[in-house]
Amino acid sequence: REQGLPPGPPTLPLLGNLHVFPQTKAYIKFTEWVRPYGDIYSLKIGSGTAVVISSSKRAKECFEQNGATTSDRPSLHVVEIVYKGLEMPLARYGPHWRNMRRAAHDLLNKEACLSHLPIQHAEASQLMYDLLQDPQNLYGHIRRYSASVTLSVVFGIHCPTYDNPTMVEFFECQRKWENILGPGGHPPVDVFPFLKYIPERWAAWKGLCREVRSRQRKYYFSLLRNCHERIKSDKRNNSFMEYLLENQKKYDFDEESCCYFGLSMMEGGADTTAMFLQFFVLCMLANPDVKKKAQQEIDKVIGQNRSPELEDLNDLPYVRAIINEVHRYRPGAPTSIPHAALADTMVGGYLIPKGSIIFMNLWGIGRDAELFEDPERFWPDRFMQSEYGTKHGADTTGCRETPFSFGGGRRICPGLNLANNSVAINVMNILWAFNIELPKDPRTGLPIPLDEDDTTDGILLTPKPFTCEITPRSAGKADIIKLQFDAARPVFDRFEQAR
Ligand code: HEM
Repeated sequence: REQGLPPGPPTLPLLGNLHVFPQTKAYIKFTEWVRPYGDIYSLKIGSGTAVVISSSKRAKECFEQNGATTSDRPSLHVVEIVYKGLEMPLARYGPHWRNMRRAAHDLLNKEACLSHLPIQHAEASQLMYDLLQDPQNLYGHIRRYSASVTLSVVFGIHCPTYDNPTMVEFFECQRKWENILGPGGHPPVDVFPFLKYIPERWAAWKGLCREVRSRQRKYYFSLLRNCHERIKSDKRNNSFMEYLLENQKKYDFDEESCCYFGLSMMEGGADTTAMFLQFFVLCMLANPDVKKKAQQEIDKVIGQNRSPELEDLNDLPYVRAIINEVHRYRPGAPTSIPHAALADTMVGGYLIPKGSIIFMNLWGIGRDAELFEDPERFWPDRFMQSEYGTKHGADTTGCRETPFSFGGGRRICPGLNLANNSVAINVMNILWAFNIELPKDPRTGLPIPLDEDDTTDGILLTPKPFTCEITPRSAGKADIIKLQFDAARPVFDRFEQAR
Protein backbone atom coordinates (compact mmCIF):
# COMPACT_ATOMS: atom_id res chain seq x y z
CA ARG A 1 0.00 0.00 0.00
CA GLU A 2 1.51 3.29 -1.16
CA GLN A 3 2.13 6.12 1.28
CA GLY A 4 -0.74 8.54 1.83
CA LEU A 5 -3.46 6.02 0.97
CA PRO A 6 -6.24 5.40 3.48
CA PRO A 7 -5.48 2.44 5.77
CA GLY A 8 -6.77 -1.04 4.99
CA PRO A 9 -6.26 -4.79 5.45
CA PRO A 10 -2.69 -6.12 5.16
CA THR A 11 -1.64 -6.82 1.56
CA LEU A 12 0.20 -9.66 -0.22
CA PRO A 13 2.83 -9.05 -2.90
CA LEU A 14 1.27 -8.76 -6.40
CA LEU A 15 -2.24 -9.64 -5.19
CA GLY A 16 -2.65 -6.75 -2.75
CA ASN A 17 -5.99 -7.50 -1.04
CA LEU A 18 -7.39 -9.62 -3.88
CA HIS A 19 -7.26 -12.72 -1.70
CA VAL A 20 -9.62 -11.13 0.85
CA PHE A 21 -11.77 -9.09 -1.55
CA PRO A 22 -15.35 -10.33 -0.93
CA GLN A 23 -16.72 -12.29 -3.89
CA THR A 24 -20.32 -12.18 -2.69
CA LYS A 25 -22.41 -9.67 -0.71
CA ALA A 26 -19.44 -7.27 -0.60
CA TYR A 27 -21.46 -4.70 1.40
CA ILE A 28 -21.39 -6.97 4.48
CA LYS A 29 -17.59 -7.25 4.56
CA PHE A 30 -17.20 -3.58 3.56
CA THR A 31 -19.28 -2.65 6.61
CA GLU A 32 -17.39 -5.03 8.94
CA TRP A 33 -14.10 -3.41 7.87
CA VAL A 34 -15.32 0.03 9.05
CA ARG A 35 -14.60 -1.06 12.63
CA PRO A 36 -10.85 -1.69 12.25
CA TYR A 37 -10.11 0.76 9.40
CA GLY A 38 -12.61 3.63 9.69
CA ASP A 39 -15.08 5.41 7.40
CA ILE A 40 -12.50 5.71 4.61
CA TYR A 41 -10.20 2.79 3.88
CA SER A 42 -8.43 1.35 0.88
CA LEU A 43 -8.10 -2.06 -0.72
CA LYS A 44 -5.32 -2.95 -3.12
CA ILE A 45 -6.58 -4.87 -6.13
CA GLY A 46 -3.37 -6.01 -7.78
CA SER A 47 -1.57 -2.72 -8.46
CA GLY A 48 -4.86 -0.76 -8.54
CA THR A 49 -6.64 0.87 -5.60
CA ALA A 50 -10.22 0.77 -4.38
CA VAL A 51 -11.44 3.15 -1.67
CA VAL A 52 -14.52 2.48 0.45
CA ILE A 53 -16.51 5.41 1.91
CA SER A 54 -18.83 4.45 4.76
CA SER A 55 -20.17 7.56 6.53
CA SER A 56 -22.44 10.37 5.38
CA LYS A 57 -19.90 13.00 6.41
CA ARG A 58 -17.12 11.39 4.38
CA ALA A 59 -19.53 10.77 1.47
CA LYS A 60 -20.38 14.47 1.36
CA GLU A 61 -16.72 15.39 1.29
CA CYS A 62 -15.83 12.78 -1.31
CA PHE A 63 -18.74 12.90 -3.77
CA GLU A 64 -20.14 16.42 -3.34
CA GLN A 65 -17.25 18.68 -2.34
CA ASN A 66 -14.87 16.74 -4.64
CA GLY A 67 -17.50 15.85 -7.26
CA ALA A 68 -15.39 17.31 -10.09
CA THR A 69 -12.86 14.49 -9.65
CA THR A 70 -14.92 11.63 -8.20
CA SER A 71 -17.70 11.27 -10.77
CA ASP A 72 -16.12 8.91 -13.28
CA ARG A 73 -16.98 5.20 -13.50
CA PRO A 74 -14.36 2.45 -13.56
CA SER A 75 -13.38 1.21 -17.01
CA LEU A 76 -14.75 -2.34 -17.22
CA HIS A 77 -13.91 -4.50 -20.21
CA VAL A 78 -17.28 -6.33 -20.39
CA VAL A 79 -19.18 -3.03 -20.15
CA GLU A 80 -17.10 -1.66 -23.00
CA ILE A 81 -17.87 -4.71 -25.17
CA VAL A 82 -21.60 -4.66 -24.47
CA TYR A 83 -22.30 -0.92 -24.40
CA LYS A 84 -19.39 0.84 -26.12
CA GLY A 85 -19.78 3.81 -23.76
CA LEU A 86 -23.43 4.50 -24.61
CA GLU A 87 -25.22 3.26 -21.46
CA MET A 88 -25.60 5.96 -18.83
CA PRO A 89 -25.25 4.33 -15.39
CA LEU A 90 -21.92 2.69 -16.31
CA ALA A 91 -20.65 5.34 -18.77
CA ARG A 92 -17.33 7.09 -18.22
CA TYR A 93 -17.48 10.77 -17.22
CA GLY A 94 -17.28 12.98 -20.32
CA PRO A 95 -19.27 14.85 -22.98
CA HIS A 96 -21.59 11.97 -23.93
CA TRP A 97 -22.43 11.21 -20.30
CA ARG A 98 -23.13 14.93 -19.78
CA ASN A 99 -25.55 14.93 -22.75
CA MET A 100 -27.32 11.86 -21.38
CA ARG A 101 -27.54 13.51 -17.99
CA ARG A 102 -29.16 16.61 -19.59
CA ALA A 103 -31.71 14.42 -21.35
CA ALA A 104 -32.39 12.52 -18.11
CA HIS A 105 -32.92 15.81 -16.31
CA ASP A 106 -35.44 16.95 -18.93
CA LEU A 107 -37.30 13.65 -18.54
CA LEU A 108 -37.12 13.25 -14.78
CA ASN A 109 -36.89 16.65 -13.05
CA LYS A 110 -39.51 17.44 -10.42
CA GLU A 111 -41.75 19.38 -12.78
CA ALA A 112 -41.51 16.85 -15.61
CA CYS A 113 -42.48 14.17 -13.12
CA LEU A 114 -45.78 15.98 -12.44
CA SER A 115 -46.74 15.16 -16.02
CA HIS A 116 -45.91 11.47 -15.41
CA LEU A 117 -48.26 11.29 -12.42
CA PRO A 118 -51.37 10.21 -14.39
CA ILE A 119 -49.39 7.20 -15.66
CA GLN A 120 -48.15 6.36 -12.17
CA HIS A 121 -51.67 6.65 -10.74
CA ALA A 122 -53.15 4.49 -13.49
CA GLU A 123 -50.43 1.86 -13.12
CA ALA A 124 -50.84 1.94 -9.34
CA SER A 125 -54.56 1.34 -9.74
CA GLN A 126 -53.71 -1.69 -11.88
CA LEU A 127 -51.28 -2.90 -9.21
CA MET A 128 -54.05 -2.72 -6.59
CA TYR A 129 -56.45 -4.50 -8.91
CA ASP A 130 -53.88 -7.22 -9.69
CA LEU A 131 -53.22 -7.73 -5.96
CA LEU A 132 -56.95 -8.05 -5.39
CA GLN A 133 -57.49 -10.57 -8.20
CA ASP A 134 -54.31 -12.58 -7.98
CA PRO A 135 -52.66 -12.02 -4.57
CA GLN A 136 -50.30 -14.98 -4.94
CA ASN A 137 -48.27 -13.12 -7.58
CA LEU A 138 -47.48 -9.98 -5.59
CA TYR A 139 -43.79 -10.20 -6.54
CA GLY A 140 -44.50 -10.21 -10.29
CA HIS A 141 -47.25 -7.58 -10.09
CA ILE A 142 -44.87 -5.15 -8.41
CA ARG A 143 -42.21 -5.81 -11.06
CA ARG A 144 -44.76 -5.29 -13.83
CA TYR A 145 -45.86 -2.00 -12.27
CA SER A 146 -42.37 -0.61 -12.05
CA ALA A 147 -41.22 -1.69 -15.53
CA SER A 148 -44.48 -0.58 -17.17
CA VAL A 149 -44.25 2.92 -15.66
CA THR A 150 -40.75 3.37 -17.12
CA LEU A 151 -41.72 1.81 -20.45
CA SER A 152 -44.79 4.07 -20.74
CA VAL A 153 -42.99 7.26 -19.78
CA VAL A 154 -39.96 6.61 -21.99
CA PHE A 155 -41.28 4.58 -24.95
CA GLY A 156 -45.06 5.18 -24.72
CA ILE A 157 -45.80 1.47 -24.30
CA HIS A 158 -47.96 -0.02 -21.55
CA CYS A 159 -47.42 -3.60 -20.41
CA PRO A 160 -50.68 -5.05 -19.11
CA THR A 161 -49.30 -8.32 -17.73
CA TYR A 162 -46.10 -9.65 -16.20
CA ASP A 163 -45.98 -12.53 -18.69
CA ASN A 164 -46.39 -10.27 -21.72
CA PRO A 165 -43.55 -10.99 -24.25
CA THR A 166 -42.29 -7.37 -24.02
CA MET A 167 -41.92 -7.69 -20.27
CA VAL A 168 -40.48 -11.20 -20.37
CA GLU A 169 -37.78 -10.25 -22.87
CA PHE A 170 -36.82 -7.16 -20.87
CA PHE A 171 -36.31 -9.16 -17.66
CA GLU A 172 -34.54 -11.95 -19.53
CA CYS A 173 -32.01 -9.53 -21.07
CA GLN A 174 -31.50 -7.98 -17.63
CA ARG A 175 -30.99 -11.35 -15.99
CA LYS A 176 -28.41 -12.46 -18.53
CA TRP A 177 -26.52 -9.17 -18.27
CA GLU A 178 -26.56 -9.19 -14.46
CA ASN A 179 -25.20 -12.76 -14.52
CA ILE A 180 -22.21 -11.59 -16.57
CA LEU A 181 -21.61 -8.55 -14.34
CA GLY A 182 -22.26 -10.34 -11.05
CA PRO A 183 -19.84 -12.40 -8.93
CA GLY A 184 -18.04 -15.03 -11.01
CA GLY A 185 -19.85 -13.97 -14.22
CA HIS A 186 -16.59 -13.29 -16.02
CA PRO A 187 -12.90 -13.70 -15.13
CA PRO A 188 -11.07 -10.70 -13.59
CA VAL A 189 -10.04 -9.31 -16.99
CA ASP A 190 -9.61 -5.79 -15.64
CA VAL A 191 -7.03 -6.91 -13.07
CA PHE A 192 -5.27 -9.41 -15.35
CA PRO A 193 -5.68 -7.94 -18.85
CA PHE A 194 -4.01 -10.97 -20.54
CA LEU A 195 -7.30 -12.85 -19.84
CA LYS A 196 -8.94 -10.74 -22.55
CA TYR A 197 -6.90 -12.55 -25.19
CA ILE A 198 -7.94 -16.10 -24.29
CA PRO A 199 -9.79 -17.53 -27.32
CA GLU A 200 -13.56 -17.69 -27.10
CA ARG A 201 -13.75 -21.48 -27.04
CA TRP A 202 -12.16 -21.28 -23.53
CA ALA A 203 -13.89 -18.06 -22.57
CA ALA A 204 -17.68 -18.56 -22.59
CA TRP A 205 -18.22 -15.05 -21.19
CA LYS A 206 -17.25 -13.56 -24.56
CA GLY A 207 -20.12 -15.35 -26.32
CA LEU A 208 -22.50 -14.36 -23.54
CA CYS A 209 -21.53 -10.69 -23.91
CA ARG A 210 -22.18 -10.90 -27.65
CA GLU A 211 -25.54 -12.57 -27.08
CA VAL A 212 -26.64 -9.93 -24.53
CA ARG A 213 -25.57 -7.09 -26.81
CA SER A 214 -27.43 -8.48 -29.79
CA ARG A 215 -30.61 -9.28 -27.82
CA GLN A 216 -30.65 -5.85 -26.20
CA ARG A 217 -30.20 -4.12 -29.55
CA LYS A 218 -32.95 -6.14 -31.15
CA TYR A 219 -35.26 -5.35 -28.23
CA TYR A 220 -34.63 -1.62 -27.86
CA PHE A 221 -34.42 -0.85 -31.59
CA SER A 222 -37.81 -2.50 -32.02
CA LEU A 223 -39.26 -0.25 -29.26
CA LEU A 224 -37.69 2.71 -31.05
CA ARG A 225 -39.29 1.64 -34.34
CA ASN A 226 -42.71 1.80 -32.63
CA CYS A 227 -42.01 5.42 -31.67
CA HIS A 228 -40.94 6.23 -35.25
CA GLU A 229 -44.12 4.66 -36.58
CA ARG A 230 -46.29 6.68 -34.20
CA ILE A 231 -44.55 9.88 -35.25
CA LYS A 232 -44.93 9.01 -38.95
CA SER A 233 -48.61 8.21 -38.65
CA ASP A 234 -49.21 11.25 -36.43
CA LYS A 235 -50.29 9.08 -33.50
CA ARG A 236 -47.91 10.48 -30.92
CA ASN A 237 -48.69 9.66 -27.28
CA ASN A 238 -46.19 12.16 -25.83
CA SER A 239 -43.61 9.61 -24.78
CA PHE A 240 -40.16 11.05 -24.08
CA MET A 241 -38.60 8.99 -26.87
CA GLU A 242 -40.79 10.65 -29.49
CA TYR A 243 -39.56 14.00 -28.24
CA LEU A 244 -35.96 12.77 -28.20
CA LEU A 245 -36.09 11.40 -31.74
CA GLU A 246 -37.35 14.76 -32.96
CA ASN A 247 -34.81 16.74 -30.91
CA GLN A 248 -31.70 14.62 -31.30
CA LYS A 249 -29.51 17.61 -32.12
CA LYS A 250 -30.30 19.34 -28.82
CA TYR A 251 -28.46 16.53 -27.01
CA ASP A 252 -25.94 15.72 -29.75
CA PHE A 253 -27.60 12.27 -30.06
CA ASP A 254 -28.00 10.01 -33.06
CA GLU A 255 -30.36 7.05 -33.47
CA GLU A 256 -27.94 4.76 -31.65
CA SER A 257 -27.62 7.07 -28.63
CA CYS A 258 -31.41 7.53 -28.46
CA CYS A 259 -31.76 3.75 -28.30
CA TYR A 260 -29.17 3.38 -25.52
CA PHE A 261 -30.66 6.31 -23.62
CA GLY A 262 -33.96 4.42 -23.52
CA LEU A 263 -32.12 1.30 -22.40
CA SER A 264 -30.39 3.30 -19.64
CA MET A 265 -33.71 4.53 -18.29
CA MET A 266 -35.15 1.02 -18.29
CA GLU A 267 -32.05 -0.40 -16.60
CA GLY A 268 -31.98 2.38 -14.01
CA GLY A 269 -35.69 2.59 -13.34
CA ALA A 270 -37.47 -0.69 -13.95
CA ASP A 271 -36.26 -2.95 -11.19
CA THR A 272 -35.05 -0.47 -8.56
CA THR A 273 -38.50 0.86 -7.67
CA ALA A 274 -39.86 -2.71 -7.64
CA MET A 275 -37.12 -3.78 -5.21
CA PHE A 276 -38.01 -0.96 -2.87
CA LEU A 277 -41.69 -1.95 -2.84
CA GLN A 278 -40.86 -5.64 -2.37
CA PHE A 279 -38.59 -4.80 0.58
CA PHE A 280 -41.33 -2.57 1.98
CA VAL A 281 -43.74 -5.53 1.96
CA LEU A 282 -41.09 -7.79 3.55
CA CYS A 283 -40.48 -5.19 6.29
CA MET A 284 -44.22 -4.99 6.99
CA LEU A 285 -44.43 -8.79 7.22
CA ALA A 286 -41.52 -8.92 9.63
CA ASN A 287 -42.79 -5.98 11.74
CA PRO A 288 -46.57 -6.26 12.23
CA ASP A 289 -46.56 -3.57 14.94
CA VAL A 290 -45.13 -1.04 12.51
CA LYS A 291 -47.72 -2.01 9.89
CA LYS A 292 -50.54 -1.64 12.43
CA LYS A 293 -49.37 1.79 13.55
CA ALA A 294 -49.11 2.98 9.91
CA GLN A 295 -52.59 1.66 9.09
CA GLN A 296 -54.02 3.46 12.12
CA GLU A 297 -52.45 6.70 10.90
CA ILE A 298 -53.79 6.17 7.36
CA ASP A 299 -57.28 5.30 8.60
CA LYS A 300 -57.38 8.48 10.66
CA VAL A 301 -56.25 10.77 7.84
CA ILE A 302 -57.83 9.10 4.80
CA GLY A 303 -60.71 7.04 6.14
CA GLN A 304 -62.60 4.31 4.33
CA ASN A 305 -64.31 6.06 1.45
CA ARG A 306 -61.45 7.13 -0.79
CA SER A 307 -57.98 5.86 -1.58
CA PRO A 308 -54.84 7.91 -0.80
CA GLU A 309 -53.59 10.75 -3.05
CA LEU A 310 -49.95 11.75 -3.37
CA GLU A 311 -50.53 14.95 -1.36
CA ASP A 312 -51.77 12.86 1.60
CA LEU A 313 -48.17 11.95 2.32
CA ASN A 314 -47.70 15.43 3.85
CA ASP A 315 -50.17 14.43 6.60
CA LEU A 316 -48.71 10.97 7.20
CA PRO A 317 -45.47 11.42 9.17
CA TYR A 318 -45.26 7.78 10.24
CA VAL A 319 -45.67 6.51 6.66
CA ARG A 320 -42.90 8.94 5.63
CA ALA A 321 -40.77 7.54 8.45
CA ILE A 322 -41.36 3.99 7.14
CA ILE A 323 -40.26 5.02 3.63
CA ASN A 324 -37.08 6.63 5.00
CA GLU A 325 -36.38 3.58 7.13
CA VAL A 326 -36.75 1.15 4.19
CA HIS A 327 -34.25 3.30 2.24
CA ARG A 328 -31.82 3.15 5.18
CA TYR A 329 -32.35 -0.50 6.05
CA ARG A 330 -32.44 -1.93 2.52
CA PRO A 331 -30.57 0.36 0.08
CA GLY A 332 -31.31 -1.02 -3.42
CA ALA A 333 -27.68 -0.79 -4.51
CA PRO A 334 -25.80 -1.41 -1.23
CA THR A 335 -22.39 -0.33 -2.56
CA SER A 336 -24.01 2.05 -5.08
CA ILE A 337 -22.67 1.96 -8.64
CA PRO A 338 -18.91 2.32 -8.20
CA HIS A 339 -17.44 5.75 -8.94
CA ALA A 340 -13.84 6.33 -10.09
CA ALA A 341 -11.32 9.12 -9.54
CA LEU A 342 -10.49 11.31 -12.54
CA ALA A 343 -7.56 12.91 -10.72
CA ASP A 344 -5.67 12.58 -7.44
CA THR A 345 -8.14 13.68 -4.73
CA MET A 346 -7.68 14.29 -1.00
CA VAL A 347 -10.47 13.03 1.27
CA GLY A 348 -10.29 12.88 5.07
CA GLY A 349 -6.59 13.79 4.81
CA TYR A 350 -5.86 10.72 2.63
CA LEU A 351 -4.98 10.42 -1.03
CA ILE A 352 -7.39 8.79 -3.48
CA PRO A 353 -5.11 8.34 -6.51
CA LYS A 354 -6.32 9.02 -10.06
CA GLY A 355 -7.94 5.88 -11.50
CA SER A 356 -9.02 4.45 -8.12
CA ILE A 357 -12.42 2.82 -7.84
CA ILE A 358 -14.53 4.49 -5.13
CA PHE A 359 -17.30 2.53 -3.44
CA MET A 360 -20.03 4.52 -1.71
CA ASN A 361 -20.92 1.93 0.92
CA LEU A 362 -24.61 2.78 1.30
CA TRP A 363 -25.22 -0.26 3.48
CA GLY A 364 -22.51 0.95 5.88
CA ILE A 365 -23.67 4.59 5.77
CA GLY A 366 -27.10 3.47 6.98
CA ARG A 367 -25.52 1.36 9.69
CA ASP A 368 -23.23 4.03 11.11
CA ALA A 369 -23.49 3.42 14.87
CA GLU A 370 -22.26 6.99 15.56
CA LEU A 371 -25.47 8.25 13.95
CA PHE A 372 -28.09 5.55 14.36
CA GLU A 373 -29.29 3.85 17.49
CA ASP A 374 -29.47 0.08 17.07
CA PRO A 375 -28.75 0.37 13.33
CA GLU A 376 -29.49 -3.30 12.55
CA ARG A 377 -33.08 -2.89 13.71
CA PHE A 378 -35.92 -1.87 11.37
CA TRP A 379 -37.35 0.95 13.46
CA PRO A 380 -39.14 3.79 11.59
CA ASP A 381 -39.73 5.67 14.86
CA ARG A 382 -36.14 6.90 14.67
CA PHE A 383 -37.33 9.23 11.86
CA MET A 384 -40.14 10.54 14.11
CA GLN A 385 -37.60 11.53 16.75
CA SER A 386 -35.21 13.46 14.52
CA GLU A 387 -35.13 14.73 10.95
CA TYR A 388 -32.53 12.27 9.68
CA GLY A 389 -33.37 9.41 12.03
CA THR A 390 -30.17 10.08 13.97
CA LYS A 391 -29.70 9.70 17.70
CA HIS A 392 -29.64 12.62 20.12
CA GLY A 393 -26.47 14.70 19.90
CA ALA A 394 -25.13 12.99 16.74
CA ASP A 395 -23.03 15.01 14.31
CA THR A 396 -25.41 15.39 11.32
CA THR A 397 -23.23 17.60 9.11
CA GLY A 398 -23.17 14.96 6.37
CA CYS A 399 -26.87 14.09 6.55
CA ARG A 400 -29.31 15.19 3.88
CA GLU A 401 -33.00 15.04 3.05
CA THR A 402 -32.60 12.78 -0.01
CA PRO A 403 -32.05 9.21 1.15
CA PHE A 404 -28.50 7.96 0.62
CA SER A 405 -29.85 4.95 -1.22
CA PHE A 406 -29.97 7.22 -4.30
CA GLY A 407 -26.16 7.57 -4.28
CA GLY A 408 -24.46 10.95 -4.40
CA GLY A 409 -22.56 13.74 -6.10
CA ARG A 410 -22.84 14.34 -9.85
CA ARG A 411 -23.93 10.73 -10.45
CA ILE A 412 -26.79 10.86 -7.94
CA CYS A 413 -29.82 8.95 -9.25
CA PRO A 414 -31.57 11.20 -11.78
CA GLY A 415 -34.75 9.11 -11.39
CA LEU A 416 -35.30 9.91 -7.72
CA ASN A 417 -38.36 12.17 -8.27
CA LEU A 418 -40.11 9.51 -10.34
CA ALA A 419 -39.10 6.85 -7.81
CA ASN A 420 -40.26 8.93 -4.82
CA ASN A 421 -43.71 9.41 -6.37
CA SER A 422 -44.06 5.71 -7.20
CA VAL A 423 -42.93 4.71 -3.73
CA ALA A 424 -45.27 7.13 -1.96
CA ILE A 425 -48.37 6.28 -4.02
CA ASN A 426 -47.94 2.52 -3.70
CA VAL A 427 -46.85 2.38 -0.06
CA MET A 428 -49.91 4.44 0.95
CA ASN A 429 -52.20 2.40 -1.32
CA ILE A 430 -51.02 -0.98 -0.02
CA LEU A 431 -51.31 0.06 3.62
CA TRP A 432 -54.75 1.59 3.07
CA ALA A 433 -56.18 -1.30 1.09
CA PHE A 434 -54.70 -4.58 2.25
CA ASN A 435 -54.06 -6.86 5.17
CA ILE A 436 -50.58 -8.26 4.59
CA GLU A 437 -49.78 -11.41 6.55
CA LEU A 438 -47.13 -14.11 6.48
CA PRO A 439 -48.11 -17.18 4.46
CA LYS A 440 -49.51 -20.00 6.59
CA ASP A 441 -48.50 -23.62 6.67
CA PRO A 442 -51.57 -25.45 5.26
CA ARG A 443 -51.04 -28.37 7.67
CA THR A 444 -50.52 -26.51 10.93
CA GLY A 445 -52.10 -23.13 10.11
CA LEU A 446 -49.02 -21.47 11.63
CA PRO A 447 -47.28 -18.52 9.90
CA ILE A 448 -44.17 -19.43 7.89
CA PRO A 449 -41.42 -16.90 8.67
CA LEU A 450 -39.73 -15.26 5.66
CA ASP A 451 -35.99 -14.84 5.36
CA GLU A 452 -35.48 -11.09 4.88
CA ASP A 453 -31.86 -11.67 3.91
CA ASP A 454 -32.67 -14.04 1.06
CA THR A 455 -31.49 -11.72 -1.71
CA THR A 456 -29.74 -12.10 -5.04
CA ASP A 457 -26.12 -11.02 -5.28
CA GLY A 458 -24.86 -8.32 -7.62
CA ILE A 459 -24.86 -4.52 -7.86
CA LEU A 460 -28.54 -4.57 -6.92
CA LEU A 461 -29.98 -6.06 -3.76
CA THR A 462 -33.08 -7.89 -4.97
CA PRO A 463 -35.27 -9.99 -2.67
CA LYS A 464 -35.78 -13.49 -4.04
CA PRO A 465 -39.40 -14.20 -5.06
CA PHE A 466 -41.70 -14.62 -2.05
CA THR A 467 -45.41 -14.90 -1.41
CA CYS A 468 -47.62 -13.65 1.41
CA GLU A 469 -51.29 -13.52 2.28
CA ILE A 470 -52.74 -10.31 0.97
CA THR A 471 -56.46 -9.61 1.33
CA PRO A 472 -58.61 -6.45 1.10
CA ARG A 473 -59.22 -4.74 4.45
CA SER A 474 -62.92 -4.31 3.62
CA ALA A 475 -65.44 -5.04 0.85
CA GLY A 476 -65.85 -1.27 0.39
CA LYS A 477 -62.15 -0.88 -0.31
CA ALA A 478 -62.25 -3.75 -2.82
CA ASP A 479 -65.07 -1.91 -4.65
CA ILE A 480 -63.07 1.32 -4.73
CA ILE A 481 -60.09 -0.56 -6.20
CA LYS A 482 -62.25 -1.98 -9.00
CA LEU A 483 -63.82 1.40 -9.78
CA GLN A 484 -60.43 3.09 -9.91
CA PHE A 485 -59.01 0.48 -12.25
CA ASP A 486 -61.97 1.03 -14.59
CA ALA A 487 -61.50 4.78 -14.37
CA ALA A 488 -57.82 4.38 -15.38
CA ARG A 489 -58.63 2.83 -18.78
CA PRO A 490 -58.53 6.14 -20.71
CA VAL A 491 -54.94 6.64 -19.50
CA PHE A 492 -53.91 3.19 -20.70
CA ASP A 493 -55.73 3.79 -24.00
CA ARG A 494 -53.36 6.67 -24.67
CA PHE A 495 -50.47 4.23 -24.79
CA GLU A 496 -49.63 1.56 -27.24
CA GLN A 497 -50.26 -1.90 -25.78
CA ALA A 498 -47.13 -4.05 -25.67
CA ARG A 499 -47.24 -6.74 -28.32
C1 HEM B 1 -36.11 3.42 -5.38
C2 HEM B 1 -35.67 3.52 -6.60
C3 HEM B 1 -34.26 3.81 -7.02
C4 HEM B 1 -33.08 3.67 -6.34
C5 HEM B 1 -32.90 3.16 -4.91
C6 HEM B 1 -32.01 4.08 -7.21
C7 HEM B 1 -30.67 4.09 -6.86
C8 HEM B 1 -29.64 4.53 -7.68
C9 HEM B 1 -28.25 4.59 -7.30
C10 HEM B 1 -27.67 4.17 -5.96
C11 HEM B 1 -27.57 5.08 -8.37
C12 HEM B 1 -26.05 5.34 -8.44
C13 HEM B 1 -25.74 6.74 -7.95
C14 HEM B 1 -24.26 7.04 -7.84
O1 HEM B 1 -23.50 6.58 -8.68
O2 HEM B 1 -23.87 7.71 -6.88
C15 HEM B 1 -28.51 5.33 -9.42
C16 HEM B 1 -28.17 5.80 -10.66
C17 HEM B 1 -29.07 5.92 -11.70
N1 HEM B 1 -30.44 5.76 -11.63
FE1 HEM B 1 -31.51 5.24 -10.00
N2 HEM B 1 -32.55 4.46 -8.40
C18 HEM B 1 -33.92 4.33 -8.34
C19 HEM B 1 -34.83 4.63 -9.34
C20 HEM B 1 -34.51 5.09 -10.60
C21 HEM B 1 -35.46 5.43 -11.63
C22 HEM B 1 -36.98 5.37 -11.47
C23 HEM B 1 -34.74 5.79 -12.76
C24 HEM B 1 -35.19 6.22 -14.13
C25 HEM B 1 -36.36 6.10 -14.64
C26 HEM B 1 -33.33 5.69 -12.40
C27 HEM B 1 -32.28 5.95 -13.27
C28 HEM B 1 -30.95 5.97 -12.89
C29 HEM B 1 -29.87 6.29 -13.82
C30 HEM B 1 -30.01 6.58 -15.32
C31 HEM B 1 -28.67 6.26 -13.06
C32 HEM B 1 -27.27 6.55 -13.54
C33 HEM B 1 -26.86 7.99 -13.25
C34 HEM B 1 -25.46 8.32 -13.73
O3 HEM B 1 -24.63 7.43 -13.81
O4 HEM B 1 -25.21 9.50 -13.99
N3 HEM B 1 -33.23 5.27 -11.09
N4 HEM B 1 -29.79 5.01 -8.98
